[in-house]
Amino acid sequence: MNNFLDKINKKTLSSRAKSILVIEEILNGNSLSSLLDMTLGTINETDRGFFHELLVGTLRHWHALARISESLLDKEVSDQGLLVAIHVGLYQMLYMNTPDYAAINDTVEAVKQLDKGYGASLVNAILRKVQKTPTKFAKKVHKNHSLPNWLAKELKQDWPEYYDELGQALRTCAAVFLRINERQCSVEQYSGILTQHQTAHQIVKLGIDDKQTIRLDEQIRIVDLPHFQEGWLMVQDLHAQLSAHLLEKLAKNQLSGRVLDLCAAPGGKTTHLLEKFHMEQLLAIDNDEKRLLRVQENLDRLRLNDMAVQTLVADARSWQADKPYDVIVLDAPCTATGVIRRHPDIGLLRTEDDVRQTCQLQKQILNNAWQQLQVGGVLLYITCSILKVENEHQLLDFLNTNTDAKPLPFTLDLPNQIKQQVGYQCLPLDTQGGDGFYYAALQKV
Ligand SMILES: C[S@@+](CC[C@H](N)C(=O)[O-])C[C@H]1O[C@@H](n2cnc3c(N)ncnc32)[C@H](O)[C@@H]1O
Repeated sequence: MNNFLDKINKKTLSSRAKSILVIEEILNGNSLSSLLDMTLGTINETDRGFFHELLVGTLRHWHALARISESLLDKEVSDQGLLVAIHVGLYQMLYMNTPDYAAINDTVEAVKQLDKGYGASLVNAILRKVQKTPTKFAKKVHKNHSLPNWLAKELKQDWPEYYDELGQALRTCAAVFLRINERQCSVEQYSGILTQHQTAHQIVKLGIDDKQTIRLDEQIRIVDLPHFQEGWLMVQDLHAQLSAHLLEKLAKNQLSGRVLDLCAAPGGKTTHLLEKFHMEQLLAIDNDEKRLLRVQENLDRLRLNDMAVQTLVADARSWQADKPYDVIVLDAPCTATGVIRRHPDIGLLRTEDDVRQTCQLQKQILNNAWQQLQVGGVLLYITCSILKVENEHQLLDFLNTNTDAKPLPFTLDLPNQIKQQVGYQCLPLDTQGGDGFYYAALQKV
């Protein structure tokens, strides 16, 4: 990482060269969000828009671009940076309408800036092949999905009727939703304030009863939104906002008691619970100390720190409560395949092996969480995955081996909220709609 920091801070590097560096680092296993934090400040304000689109777009269409580069290369490219440069060049030519001379010459120049001059002629040759018949290649990249093969296979198996739609939807960007802090104002009131500020937005349905949220219809810095610093709102996906509303329906009587929020960081669901309910105690656990600090930051900004809330660094696979809890929210670690639109690096980072390991981790956490639940208590299981092994299959398996668990039925009613044998799967099909999430509620009998 030190090496990356030295390079990214070089003033002489163009934004194309920096995009290449960042994607190389993602291929080495680092996340886009942490790399963006380190990189954006090193780029001129005037170039930031271009840099961001080039970077995120290349990631979003990575696998479609890879199919083109594979068909044009005589042999595998051993230098990862050169392959990334080819994809960055192709993205400009096939998606960004950058004039070919700029896309080709400036990408080749970026390769030289990165001390990879030995690969400049290869990058140049591949990009020039595409320049000869651009329409043919543009058609090719747009036609198919841009998913890794293992994920395409899983989705075809799990969602045959939605497979094509999912393939297209997962390469678009997702809308931004605001959860309004009910302790400060209502959705309607905040919508009125946004209208006064001439910020384009819509009030949209959450799919549960008459609950609503706000979707922003223009790009705006979140910190510039009215009353952001005073904690009137939080950015949270439409489907992520379902958790507290579901609990209100399914565990109304238990919510005044002791509530455990497992895998809580950065606190999106913790803070929503605190905004809505007066609980005897809320304990938010996560095993990542740094991420848990963000829970504290959110509690502070949303003015929720005076409530009966505690945070704890602990491993949810083995942590034991002194006394059982009345409600448990388990937002399990998952492959995050439901949020690829927001985190396109997931398509490059995840492997088939990760799915197996994640399922195992979820199983261990769910089994241990169940031991901490009071008889009569309710556990809400959540993931932001769209793979059935982490969701419906995981729950069916749990119900088979735990006869004291009873699924609690509920209804969600948006078209992309799909009833399962246990719980609901929300699919990220609608460009104006929420991400991929799974919800299931169990009661201990
Ligand atoms: C989906 S995120 C949680 C999002 C959070 N609930 C929210 O709404 O903002 C999953 C979390 O699980 C945590 N995690 C992963 N393995 C864990 C474990 N063994 N014990 C506790 N937390 C774990 C991760 O650090 C991560 O913060």
